[in-house]
Amino acid sequence: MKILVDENMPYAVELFSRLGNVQAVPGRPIPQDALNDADALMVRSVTKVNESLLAGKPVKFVGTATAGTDHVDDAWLASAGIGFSAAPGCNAIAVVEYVFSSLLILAQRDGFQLRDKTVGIIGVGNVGSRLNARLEALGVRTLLCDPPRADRGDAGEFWPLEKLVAEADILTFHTPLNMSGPYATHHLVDAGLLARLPADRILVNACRGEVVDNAALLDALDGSKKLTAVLDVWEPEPDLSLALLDKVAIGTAHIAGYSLEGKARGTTQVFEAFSQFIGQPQTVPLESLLPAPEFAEVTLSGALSEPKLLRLIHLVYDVRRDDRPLRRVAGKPGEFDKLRKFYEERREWSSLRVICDDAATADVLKKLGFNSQLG
Ligand SMILES: NC(=O)c1ccc[n+]([C@@H]2O[C@H](COP(=O)([O-])OP(=O)(O)OC[C@H]3O[C@@H](n4cnc5c(N)ncnc54)[C@H](O)[C@@H]3O)[C@@H](O)[C@H]2O)c1
Ligand SMILES: O=C(O)[C@H](O)[C@H](O)COP(=O)(O)O
Repeated sequence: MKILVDENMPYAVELFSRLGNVQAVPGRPIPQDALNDADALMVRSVTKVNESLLAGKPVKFVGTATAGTDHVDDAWLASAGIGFSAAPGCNAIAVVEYVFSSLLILAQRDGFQLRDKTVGIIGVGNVGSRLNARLEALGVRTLLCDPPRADRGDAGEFWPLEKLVAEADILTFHTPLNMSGPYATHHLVDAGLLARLPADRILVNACRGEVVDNAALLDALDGSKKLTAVLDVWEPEPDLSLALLDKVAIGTAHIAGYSLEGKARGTTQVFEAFSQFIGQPQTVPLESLLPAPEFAEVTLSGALSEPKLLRLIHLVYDVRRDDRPLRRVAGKPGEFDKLRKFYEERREWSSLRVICDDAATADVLKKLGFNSQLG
């Protein structure tokens, strides 16, 4: 059995070799001839998986080591009898930590406290619900918008997007890209919404570039009303608008989910799904794959202020390390994907043991996802 895996999937060669012969290939573009004798294909979001890629090929199963699935025509896969699995939630923690780093940097730059702001979360799934829990642990007021969940009658208080537009100081988007239907999200942020947005708002997009009309956002950032934008995703990728990059406060190359843990979970989730599909079910504990973190333990004295939290989280991950290189290389062919392919190892907050002398601090840090303890 031949299994094609995207070369940007850590641990994939090692794991899938347990099940067959593995070939690692680039995902954008995927070499067509490698598909001619492939039984299974493991991709990331840069590979469009559809009839034109796979018709007439022997591929029986497709796995995507990603949360988003808008690059996969799953209806066609089902009609062609091809098995499919994604990796829901694999990198949700990484995205939350990206958003926290970004917001605390802006708080420091603009002289505000996050806990004095209202954060509107649009899309309250794996990312949005974890973000909400961590913001609540910090005492930040949140407003949630998730029409599909509201319509299903899920527990919780869900609001229409317009209430968030009117009341939230920060709007952060974590929806799938839905091109049509009752819950369409394509250009959910358009010129009209940007015009209704009061001054001095922060807008974060770490879901899919097309959820925000990038031309309209550039116009808004060029206008007289103060607006701050953080963009991890662009319309289009990899050829983002250099003018827009110049105007955003933080801009990165679609790496919000790129913690080592997040990418490894993506690989193990599709590995487990595929091993099940072929009748050889196997589970892989994440700890069996991950190396020891660079910084494993710190001690923290006293109560937790936001500036102290900023310094602590930036021992693990500071989003500015990803903003600078994008500004350096944007516009040069191939460089966006190169930043993603040669991504410097990044860990999640849980990799850091924090020994605290203050019980309340230890408690909040635990709720935020650190491995904290009173010592
Ligand atoms: N930048 C990155 O690296 C990165 C990483 C992970 C995920 N993502 C993107 O972020 C998206 C969200 O990730 P997730 O893991 O939380 O996905 P998820 O599927 O767990 O959650 C998405 C939520 O959005 C809600 N939703 C759907 N349509 C909506 C609408 N019109 N308005 C408001 N809410 C709506 C859904 O009901 C669901 O609760 C993914 O689909 C993916 O495209 C990006
Ligand atoms: O949907 C996702 O999971 C993310 O957008 C994904 O991690 C992006 O990374 P890529 O798959 O493009 O490497």
